[in-house]
Amino acid sequence: MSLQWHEYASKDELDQQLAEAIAQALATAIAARGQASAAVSGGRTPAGMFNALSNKDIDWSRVSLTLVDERWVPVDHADSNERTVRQHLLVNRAAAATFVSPVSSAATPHAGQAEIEARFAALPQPFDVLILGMGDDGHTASLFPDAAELEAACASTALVAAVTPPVAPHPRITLTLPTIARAREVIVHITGESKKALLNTALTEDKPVTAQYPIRRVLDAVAGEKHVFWAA
Ligand SMILES: O=C(O)[C@H](O)[C@@H](O)[C@H](O)[C@H](O)COP(=O)(O)O
Repeated sequence: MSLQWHEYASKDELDQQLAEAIAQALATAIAARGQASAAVSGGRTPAGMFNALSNKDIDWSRVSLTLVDERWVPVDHADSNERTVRQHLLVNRAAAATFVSPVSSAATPHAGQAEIEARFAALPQPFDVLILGMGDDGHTASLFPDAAELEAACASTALVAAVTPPVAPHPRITLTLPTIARAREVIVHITGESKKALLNTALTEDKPVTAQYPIRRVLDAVAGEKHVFWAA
């Protein structure tokens, strides 16, 4: 399927419209299969959208949520993506959803990978909707360029992989590229002119796969619906 772009005049309108699109995808899944699963992005971009999504009137008791990636830090750490989800999404109506944490008490994500894999294996798969951010280096989830584990995480048959970003802080756990690509609907949520320009560059570059930005490798592998939701 081709990539569908949705552009908005403001971040607030983007947050409202993306929250509505996600709520509709979850409601459609519940109507079709009696349950829904979503994996949401970390980072700073999604907080406003999470707030809007948390108030959507769907049957959250039938929704399983998790993160596409996580920094391997305590869930009360300022850099924890789970902390952001618990503060902004698992509130209001969405408090009734089931959240599956992508971290454990293991010392490293490499040591914790098997436990997280087992947790995620119990989630309804494929994800009905999956939200991706993108970094200024073209990473998405925690599929970082030049990470030692990148190629393994792009080819793995496992659901999750441990990744040590070369520059970004904290070791990470991330959904593998094939797991992301299997989602029924993948939505890239980005803001700002520089990320729009980078994404366009990534999508038009003519390079060998292993030299491409991870966001391009992921989007090329997505078999289902794929969207970009953007505002300046
Ligand atoms: O844990 C993370 O950092 C994210 O999952 C990562 O992939 C994020 O989506 C991008 O780095 C964009 O982050 P911002 O939204 O903060 O720009």
